[in-house]
Amino acid sequence: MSTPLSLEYPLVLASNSPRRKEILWQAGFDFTVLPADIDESIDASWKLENVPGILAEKKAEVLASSCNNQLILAADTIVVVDGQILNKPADKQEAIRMLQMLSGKAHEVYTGVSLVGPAGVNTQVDVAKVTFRNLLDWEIERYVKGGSSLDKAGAYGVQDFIGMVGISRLEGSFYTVMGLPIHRVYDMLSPYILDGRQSKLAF
Ligand SMILES: Cc1cn([C@H]2C[C@H](O)[C@@H](COP(=O)(O)OP(=O)(O)OP(=O)(O)O)O2)c(=O)[nH]c1=O
Repeated sequence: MSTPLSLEYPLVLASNSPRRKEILWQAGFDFTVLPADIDESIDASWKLENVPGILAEKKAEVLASSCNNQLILAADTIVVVDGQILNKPADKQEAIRMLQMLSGKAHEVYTGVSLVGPAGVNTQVDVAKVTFRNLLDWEIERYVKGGSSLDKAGAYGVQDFIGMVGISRLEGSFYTVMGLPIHRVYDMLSPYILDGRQSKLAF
């Protein structure tokens, strides 16, 4: 990566997810990682599309109390099929069941992002619609056997084998599905970006 973007305050990514780290880094941000462990249980009164925003904000707030004058960024992803939330599978059997549910139809992926900084709290949710073609049993088994479905909402990674060969249509941002809607994150961070404030387009 070339020189990272300059920010007015240090940026902290409140996440355990290697994918979120990779996306934020590739977009040009320099940051430290400080995972926030919160109770991720969902209250039945919450509207489904609000869930990832509420959880992302909880993750950011939990760190913000001990990080003054810093920018705390957190995210949360849910997969929704036929009105039902699919979280991370508990084991390989559940991963197979989830992929069978997703096979041959469309579902939504909602990723919430929350930024807590000196200017206040900004929380947004981005949605993408993903369509899987009919997945063959051996393809599902091969993918799940490999082990990379277990730490992912809905038991798949858009960036993995099953996403690469099985997704026939994607409406929305690839990065929203992967766990961080970077176009939204960039927009949320832009008031704090120092680069370009005196832009002269001099090359
Ligand atoms: C649908 C999908 C999810 N995922 C991942 C993104 C998230 O890491 C994970 C959803 O779980 P989350 O609870 O959103 O995140 P996390 O527990 O992994 O990390 P943290 O809370 O510390 O930020 O699934 C993919 O990598 N690719 C995909 O296509």
